Amino acid sequence: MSFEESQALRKLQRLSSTKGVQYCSVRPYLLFPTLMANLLVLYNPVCGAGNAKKAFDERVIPLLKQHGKVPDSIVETTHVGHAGEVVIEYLHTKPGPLTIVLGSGDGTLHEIVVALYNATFDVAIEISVVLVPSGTANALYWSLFPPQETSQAKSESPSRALDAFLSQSPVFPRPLTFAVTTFPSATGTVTSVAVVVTSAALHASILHDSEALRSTHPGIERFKIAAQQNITRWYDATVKLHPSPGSQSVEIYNPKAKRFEAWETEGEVELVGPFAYFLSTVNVDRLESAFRITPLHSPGSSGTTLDVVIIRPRRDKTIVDAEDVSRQAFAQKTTEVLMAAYQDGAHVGVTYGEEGESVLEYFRCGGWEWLPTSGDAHAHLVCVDGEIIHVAPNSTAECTATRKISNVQLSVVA
Ligand SMILES: Nc1ncnc2c1ncn2[C@@H]1O[C@H](COP(=O)(O)OP(=O)(O)OP(=O)(O)O)[C@@H](O)[C@H]1O
Repeated sequence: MSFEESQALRKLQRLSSTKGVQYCSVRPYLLFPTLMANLLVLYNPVCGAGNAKKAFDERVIPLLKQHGKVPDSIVETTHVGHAGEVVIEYLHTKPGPLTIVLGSGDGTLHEIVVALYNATFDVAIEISVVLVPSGTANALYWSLFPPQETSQAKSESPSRALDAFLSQSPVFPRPLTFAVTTFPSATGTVTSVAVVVTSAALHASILHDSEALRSTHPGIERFKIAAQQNITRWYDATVKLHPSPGSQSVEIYNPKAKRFEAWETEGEVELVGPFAYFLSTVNVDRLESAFRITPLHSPGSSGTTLDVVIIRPRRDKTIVDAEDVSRQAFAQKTTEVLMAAYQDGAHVGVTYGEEGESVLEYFRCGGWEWLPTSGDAHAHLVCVDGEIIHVAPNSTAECTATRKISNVQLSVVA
């Protein structure tokens, strides 16, 4: 154990005697995985506005060195999928706890997660990620470190996760929940894994269309342009929600009582379409720094649950048919709800009329199935952390929350 590690261990022992903090002296790497682990620095030079290389060369790597953290390896990704390849190769060459200082957006982390899912490890793997937000949306980073109110509070540092990692205090990485989605088809089953968002309907269409706008609109405005292109669309599908493990019922949020309540019947809940919006998250309450789409998620929660938000136009009593005029009219409602998500998650309280029902249906569950109606091509798009996957004809997408994949526990420094 290095001097720095033994100092930190002594500090925790002092804490445990004065404040009742639990610690275990047998496997100190569980307490200090980020101190004692191998260190890999990995960044994507093309994500976001393309600034990661400069930030890493000029700030992140010098800061690590100043704090005595010498990376075993520094890798700049050179192609799609490279980040996952690097991490798997690294783990096979150097088994043991690993800390990754990752300069990217959510998409590069997603590639690492999918690579871990597809890998085989004989021993348990523990990985801690120090996020340096460099992408367009950085949903996971902003959920862990919400924007600070005052300009004084804003740090000069490239990452508050990096600050925590470099500080002298013990670091307690937060384990991530995985949303594993399977796509069965006649030719085999495709599986993908999210640590942020899995969606269909409007959000999947936005992600699908916004990719074509990346070169002309590198910032988040490309999502708004793609939203305008799809806002009047309805998606024909049926959804089944499943309770989380150990729970009898799916839960739905009651905005008047301000609490989640058990659905009226136990077991599976079936919801008929059409849908304007269908989106589920794990680990996050927002998809951009200010877009708090699942604001009831609490970052420290330890359950294996998904927060699912849904908008169904036919719940609006003023919508009597599916004609263009009705779709245009309902698009205003969808826009109102989504814009309210930028007001600190105020969309949860938007109702049909003053005393009407909530426009948003906000569920908490262990998993869901999305069954698109054949003939509706757009309803067959599913987004898994930005990756777009097509549901096969007459098939489904089935998503389940879980804490472990392939013998891997993945945590983020927060
Ligand atoms: N050298 C490279 N050249 C081209 N593409 C790359 C390279 N390295 C990584 N990529 C790809 O860049 C894509 C975008 O990265 P990422 O999703 O992390 O950033 P983003 O889309 O800007 O941010 P966010 O996901 O937070 O919106 C990834 O899907 C990854 O496959």
